[in-house]
Amino acid sequence: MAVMIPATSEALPPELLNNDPEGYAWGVWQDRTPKLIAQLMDVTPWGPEQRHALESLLDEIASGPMRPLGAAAHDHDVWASWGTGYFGRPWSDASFLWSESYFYRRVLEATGYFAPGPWRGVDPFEPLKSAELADPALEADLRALDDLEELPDGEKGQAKLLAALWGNRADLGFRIGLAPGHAQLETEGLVADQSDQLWRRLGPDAQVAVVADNAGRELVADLVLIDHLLGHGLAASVSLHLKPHPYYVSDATATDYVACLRRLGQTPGAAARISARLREAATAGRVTIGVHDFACAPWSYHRMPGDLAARLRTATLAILKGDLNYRRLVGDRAWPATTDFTAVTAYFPCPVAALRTLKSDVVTGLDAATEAGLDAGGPRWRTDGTHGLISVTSG
Ligand SMILES: O=P(O)(O)OC[C@H]1O[C@](O)(CO)[C@@H](O)[C@@H]1O
Repeated sequence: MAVMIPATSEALPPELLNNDPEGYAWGVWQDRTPKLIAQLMDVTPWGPEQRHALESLLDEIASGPMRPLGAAAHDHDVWASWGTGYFGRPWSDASFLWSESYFYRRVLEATGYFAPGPWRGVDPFEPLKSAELADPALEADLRALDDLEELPDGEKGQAKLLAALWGNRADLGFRIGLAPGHAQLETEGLVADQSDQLWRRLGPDAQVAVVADNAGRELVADLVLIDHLLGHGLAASVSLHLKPHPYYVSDATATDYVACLRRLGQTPGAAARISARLREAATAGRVTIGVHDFACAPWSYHRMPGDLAARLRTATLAILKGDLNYRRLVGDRAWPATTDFTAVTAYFPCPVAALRTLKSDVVTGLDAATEAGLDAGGPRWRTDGTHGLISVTSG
């Protein structure tokens, strides 16, 4: 049974659409999407068929009506029903949340990810993800984990939590190496910080769900945090929710999880020990990974299917990583920034903690003075990745 959008939905603020030249979505389609397609064509030697399909997708977004998936697609019928009301109309008329998900499904159609043939199962984003794991700067960050071991437990946990948060900032690496006493520096740029409530919800019996976002540096930082929770009496078990297939460029799949564990294991010292402990925890069933098709669906979590809701209901706390998970959690709507976070996420099957770098228009849970202070510097704080938040269900 699906968790439906509340009956009061007509009272909700409007959904964010693509067609507002002042809105963030506009720039994503005008600027970022063509650059991403160019990058994808650059990093993999696709044949003429795949290149043509990628170029046609760009043309369709710019000027054509949105077309459904080809009839042979395994999920054609699912998308045909999800796309009722969208197909046949311009991309610019669609909701931002819906159309971005569909865009990533269409990229996989263009490159033949699900189709019989040589490109089946080839992740078009893999070269971008691997480059991040091979970045020499990551080696320095991983070696700095040794220094982190010197911190008192509380400070160490906070530093790892902030590293997992800032790991979501795509353009700047996460800063996991902090000298003793400097963990607080990383709170600069936080528009809301309820990390004390997050720690209060954890303990030796806690069943924690981590709903992952990006692979690479972000997932490495998430794994470091998961190891900390398991090793410091803050969680009995952790279920890590990953994407079933490539999505939103760098979203983490099970393949990426394995690559991140391997990368951690390649740096001697604390990083390699973390990798070994996580492998043991996986063997013992204390770390489990899960994928659900809904993780790549074009909807907010209000439409979460019953089996996923049942799985999350057993969690003491779900830690939702990143901007897209945040949009799906609160709903991609023009919420007043002072909207109460606990109220707006009350429908979720378990208490939640959102760890997110701000990269799109939507935000909730701010106090009026914070919002006014941020707005005084212009609107870019919402989207330029310089700010972050840790918002937690109160109570
Ligand atoms: O990786 P994250 O934090 O989910 O961010 C993805 C964000 O990037 C965009 O795809 C484009 O900026 C946003 O629409 C989206 O919310």
